[in-house]
Amino acid sequence: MNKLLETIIENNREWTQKGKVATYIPELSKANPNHLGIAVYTIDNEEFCAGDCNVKFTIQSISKVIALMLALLDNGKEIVFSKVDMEPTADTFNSISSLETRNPNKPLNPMINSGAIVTSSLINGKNGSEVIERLLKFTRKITNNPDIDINYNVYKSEKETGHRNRALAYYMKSIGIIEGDVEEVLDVYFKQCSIEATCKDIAKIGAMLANDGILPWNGERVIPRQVARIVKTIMLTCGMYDASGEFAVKIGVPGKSGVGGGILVAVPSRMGIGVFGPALDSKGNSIAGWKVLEDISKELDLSIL
Ligand SMILES: NC(=O)CC[C@H](N)C(=O)O
Repeated sequence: MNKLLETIIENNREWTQKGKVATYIPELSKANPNHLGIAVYTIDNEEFCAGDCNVKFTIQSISKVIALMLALLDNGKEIVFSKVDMEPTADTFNSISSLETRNPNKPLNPMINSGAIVTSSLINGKNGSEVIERLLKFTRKITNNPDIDINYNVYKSEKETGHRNRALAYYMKSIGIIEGDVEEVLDVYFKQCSIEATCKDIAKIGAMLANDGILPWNGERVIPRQVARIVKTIMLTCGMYDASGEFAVKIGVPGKSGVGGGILVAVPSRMGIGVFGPALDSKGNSIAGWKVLEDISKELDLSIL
């Protein structure tokens, strides 16, 4: 398997030249666009990797999966989906437009910025620091990595320039979707996006989801099967923003991308995959990471559809 992964990485390296690293969060523009890595973690506890699989990156929107799990655990699905819908979108990940015009008047899904700010606001904790501590603790558990932490330079950069996210959050406060202190909710959101991880960490999160909520390395159940099922379904239909349909056709598994260049994949009953390549396509998905996933999906017949 390592050999296969190495071949796939080498075959797709040229794609890194065709994308651009995110610059709208200034700190992300420092990423090396040539990086490309993959890690696979099977539900039988085997780990494989190739390329730049030990390079840390900020998980960005991949954190939306983690926030959704905690929001569901803390509130149940009725409350969560009363505040954020479960429908795919053809708009960009940070779109404002449908928030006001759509009926029902709530974000389309938890995988775009507006929806994720809502799920972050639903995580229990007496203040923002307690919420982010819970998010970090949970992330360390599902990656089996006690060193997972926030990249504070990226966090500061996001906080200073996150005007669009601020606009989304204040609008949602005005219509009663967000309760509590908006700045505190945003602070949690900026921090969760700035959590750093490697492909290997991401692959383990995928493996836990692939394994219906049980950590493959110690048999511990961290989320109920039903929560894992909801999260994978939302990833499949909404995880790549306005490219989710194409991802389902070409790769055919639940996935979630982030503008840091990571993509988290859960192949039900088989494996988790983490890929990383910070050069992005026009929709904010890792351009070479996507190609790597297309190849591995074909090679290992991963599509669930
Ligand atoms: N697509 C993403 O990864 C977006 C996350 C990023 N922190 C933002 O809010 O814009």
